[in-house]
Amino acid sequence: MIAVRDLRFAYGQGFALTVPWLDVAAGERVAVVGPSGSGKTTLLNLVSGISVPDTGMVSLGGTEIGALGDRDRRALRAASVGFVFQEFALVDYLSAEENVLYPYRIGRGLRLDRAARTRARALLSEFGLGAKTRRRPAQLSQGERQRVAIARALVTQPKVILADEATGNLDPANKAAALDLLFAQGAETDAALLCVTHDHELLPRFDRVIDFADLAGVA
Ligand SMILES: Nc1ncnc2c1ncn2[C@@H]1O[C@H](COP(=O)(O)OP(=O)(O)OP(=O)(O)O)[C@@H](O)[C@H]1O
Repeated sequence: MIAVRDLRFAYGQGFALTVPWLDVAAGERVAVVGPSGSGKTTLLNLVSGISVPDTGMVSLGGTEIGALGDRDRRALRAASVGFVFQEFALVDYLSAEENVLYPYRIGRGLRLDRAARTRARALLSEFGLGAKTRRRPAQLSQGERQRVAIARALVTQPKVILADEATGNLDPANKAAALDLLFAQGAETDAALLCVTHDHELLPRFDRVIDFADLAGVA
């Protein structure tokens, strides 16, 4: 589902990431670990098409995202990728439910229909937020905001789920529960799951662990 080949990406004259090879199959659950600043978030941005490689290739389901124009890349991302951002990136003035449905506001080709609304509410309920769907992010705890961000990444039933420290702000029970939900939703849609984490106790639950120190090099 995810294929990366001979990727190189640099922030101007600054940090440069190289990834010779990375594959994540449909249904596979892969953890990414590595030191702070080693480029894990940069990799997720490249896999999602938020950034485009300087050289090399990233493809999702056989579509090379670097070959697409901005509009098509955004459309592919909206349709195929669920992204749990490290800082959540929730919209302050929208309720929890409206935040979960946000991909439908911006995703060309995604239809905000009754099924999507039902899915959003079901996800929030499963996350223990059924009574807080109308609250704004500022009226939620850090852990609750994180669960809204996870629900938003899952609502479109994406084929690729990228999570940047999705369990970072949760207590141990909620960490396990959040991962259960990510895994359950991923299994339902046979999604490829790439999860950056510093929670080493969660690693045995993944099919595979990529240590960023082995995967990438600083050019
Ligand atoms: N927009 C940017 N412009 C310039 N440099 C950047 C930018 N974003 C990140 N960097 C640099 O790129 C490097 C990799 O950052 P990245 O966020 O990918 O690391 P990370 O492994 O995800 O770190 P952490 O575990 O702390 O989240 C860092 O040295 C960072 O300072």
